[in-house]
Amino acid sequence: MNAIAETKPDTRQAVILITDPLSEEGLQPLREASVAELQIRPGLPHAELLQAIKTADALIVRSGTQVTREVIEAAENLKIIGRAGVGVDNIDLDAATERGIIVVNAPDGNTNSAAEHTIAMMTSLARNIPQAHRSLLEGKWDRKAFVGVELKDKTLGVVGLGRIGAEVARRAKGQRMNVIAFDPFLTEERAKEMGITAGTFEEVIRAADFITVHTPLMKETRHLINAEAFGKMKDGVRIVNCARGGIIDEDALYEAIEGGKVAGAALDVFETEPFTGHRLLGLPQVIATPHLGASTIEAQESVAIDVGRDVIRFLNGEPVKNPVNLPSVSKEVLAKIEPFFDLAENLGLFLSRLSDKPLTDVTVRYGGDLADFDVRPLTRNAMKGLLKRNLGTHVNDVNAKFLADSFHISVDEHKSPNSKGFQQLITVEAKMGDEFHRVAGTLLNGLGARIVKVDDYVVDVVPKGHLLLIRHKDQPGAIGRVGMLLAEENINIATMQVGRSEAGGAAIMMLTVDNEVKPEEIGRLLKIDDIYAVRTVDL
Ligand SMILES: NC(=O)c1ccc[n+]([C@@H]2O[C@H](COP(=O)([O-])OP(=O)(O)OC[C@H]3O[C@@H](n4cnc5c(N)ncnc54)[C@H](O)[C@@H]3O)[C@@H](O)[C@H]2O)c1
Ligand SMILES: O=C(O)CC[C@@H](O)C(=O)O
Repeated sequence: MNAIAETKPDTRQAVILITDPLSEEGLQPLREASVAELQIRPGLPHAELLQAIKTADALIVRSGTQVTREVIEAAENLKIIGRAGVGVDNIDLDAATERGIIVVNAPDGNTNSAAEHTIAMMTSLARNIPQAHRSLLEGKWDRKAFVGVELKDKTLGVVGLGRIGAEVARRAKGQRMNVIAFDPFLTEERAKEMGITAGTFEEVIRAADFITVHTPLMKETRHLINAEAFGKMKDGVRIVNCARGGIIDEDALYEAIEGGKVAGAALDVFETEPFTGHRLLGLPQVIATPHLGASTIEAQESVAIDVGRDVIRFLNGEPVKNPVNLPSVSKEVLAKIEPFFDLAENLGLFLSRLSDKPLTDVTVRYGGDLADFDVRPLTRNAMKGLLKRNLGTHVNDVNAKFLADSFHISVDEHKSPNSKGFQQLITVEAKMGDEFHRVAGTLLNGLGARIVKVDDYVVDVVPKGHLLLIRHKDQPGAIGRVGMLLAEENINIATMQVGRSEAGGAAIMMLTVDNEVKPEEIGRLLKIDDIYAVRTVDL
């Protein structure tokens, strides 16, 4: 999956701060790319992190660093946060998005390791392996205390059948377990294909002998497995959590084990980490590892390489592969829509210049071929252009939507096969106070971008350089007077278009000129009879 990273930092000055241990092999691409200075400072105390982040352009973390709003707000140059792993619950995504900071992760590199760890934990739990090992180390030869249960023919309930959940389900089938899973995206067809049963959350937790959770930790999944859920489970159920602490309510789990409902739990992740000295760890039915799901040589190398490459891509101004806070589109779709990115932004910027009144409603229409694709990245670019007039470089494609929402600007997207004779057409429309304006543009084969409509006037203008839009009354001499005045000011006209609603009616002139038109020159133009408005746009 791909999306475009838009902000292009000055690569000569980029600083990449790494605050969790990353595999040495994984760091290699970052070292080789030499796009930036690497500051490798794992385990940085909070106060030092707040200092170090000030000058960083990029931050790379695993799950150890808490990238809180405080950390993000202390950053002065930060443009990208890379998570070497899947879960981004240690990163304040809202704060990053608000500041226009892109967050990328490495979603695939540790799937296998996490799935293998889950199976290892489930097997160890079933056969009391850690407890038996400890007993043996204590000099005991106790074969009665550690009688376990088989996995074969037991039902495994999988909650969250994403990358890891699905791998766990496949492996459990290999153990000849029956698998029942709940995931909001799980269809009957996919379940059938995988040889498992799809159920509701309740059906899964009621049916299972073992339950393993593989959802992200979010508002909706916090304490998903709580006292009420334990109440619905089979007596003697065993619980595995190699996803995120917090999905299971630890106090409720403690009570459920103490009360005999739950026969045991295997935990790799905890509500607060590091997790030491907790009463759960004192229960003989609980086995635990210190967040080791992704801790294999292979996974660490892979996630570090993946996230490092994305950070390098970003620093080189290239599309990133795994954005978390941007809509991501497939490589194929990106190839189709990427050529329109600049056009969409320029249409937005041009439109923003057509009125000084506040922008309230925006509609971006896509006609022709473009209607077949996911065009959300284009809409973000159009919004970026529209907001740039007032927000300058503060707006980028990461925060364009957030900023639009925070200014109560509604943004709609429409698609239609009709493209008014062009192969593709983008039209950006906006309500600005009591005015309504629209600008449309296209890419002409071999000729590049064109603005083809401004309000109701058909034009043919290259969206580049210094543009001048003059609204006037259609009458003889208007064009000549404008030409004369610009000549007096030594402003050379490169191209000129005129359009009118009807003879003698409202008309526009669209000019591209070789130098910037200054406010005093605009003032002089406005003094010409029958010129109502002069707008400049520098693209
Ligand atoms: N222990 C570790 O070291 C380790 C390593 C890697 C990943 N993880 C964690 O494992 C979890 C899964 O990772 P993944 O790569 O499979 O993620 P994923 O995004 O591929 O899958 C998550 C799945 O959960 C589903 N889901 C969301 N809400 C749900 C709900 N309320 N009920 C049921 N399903 C729901 C989603 O539809 C999705 O299919 C994450 O929490 C991740 O942080 C832990
Ligand atoms: O950084 C780690 O080792 C843990 C990673 C894991 O929890 C993840 O979500 O990818």
